[in-house]
Amino acid sequence: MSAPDAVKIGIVSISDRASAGVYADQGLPALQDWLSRALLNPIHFEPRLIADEQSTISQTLLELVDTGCSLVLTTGGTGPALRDVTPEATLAVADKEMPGFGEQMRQISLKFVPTAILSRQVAVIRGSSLIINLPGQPKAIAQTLEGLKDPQGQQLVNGIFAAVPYCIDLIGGPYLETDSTVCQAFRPKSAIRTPQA
Ligand SMILES: Nc1ncnc2c1ncn2[C@@H]1O[C@H](COP(=O)(O)OP(=O)(O)OP(=O)(O)O)[C@@H](O)[C@H]1O
Ligand SMILES: Nc1nc2c(c(=O)[nH]1)N[C@H]1C(S)=C(S)[C@@H](COP(=O)(O)O)O[C@H]1N2
Repeated sequence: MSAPDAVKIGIVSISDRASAGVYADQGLPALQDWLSRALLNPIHFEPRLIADEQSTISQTLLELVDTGCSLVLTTGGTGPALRDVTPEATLAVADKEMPGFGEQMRQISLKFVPTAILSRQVAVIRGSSLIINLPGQPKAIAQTLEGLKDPQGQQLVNGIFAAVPYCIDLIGGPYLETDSTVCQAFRPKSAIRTPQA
């Protein structure tokens, strides 16, 4: 079997208070922990902790795309508060919008909290990078990426990450492989790479 492709992933925590040191940031550790458990590929993380400033967020996303991140996950700043501008900053750097990710995240999150409808999270493609907004609550990161399982581990609602590897195939990125006990990635049969001797 050939070794899995290496992948560069940008992780961006967007929080006025965590970036100012008012509380310890839990967004970057939660993103890094979940991705390290879910992916079999060697990952190079590009972490950023920034305030809720639209221009800073857009600039950070552009820098991460330019540096070769195939995937960029943000957390925070998706709600209705005046300072919440992550979706606007993300749409400002988009080549294409991918509405299915936001729709599915709100569906998943509604199984956990009724206020899920307050999250305006979006996902976009820029060049060969997929950028996805996640809500700011640290526990929402695993919930939206992984979905909801019953106590036996049976998937009740698909998390959004199941669709991420194939999306990255389609934009010319590395072939992502997942640990199916954390996240069962879905690809059409014709897109599944046959193991090489
Ligand atoms: N990066 C983070 N690290 C730890 N906890 C966070 C983080 N971001 C959000 N939270 C927690 O989730 C709650 C809701 O997140 P939200 O993004 O709405 O924060 P906020 O009120 O906009 O403030 P801030 O931008 O200063 O984090 C916060 O009150 C906080 O308890
Ligand atoms: N899975 C999940 N989604 C969630 C939440 C949560 O606790 N868990 N919080 C909601 C709330 S209260 C808000 S205001 C919005 C936006 O949060 P953000 O501004 O931190 O991104 O996400 C929503 N989505």
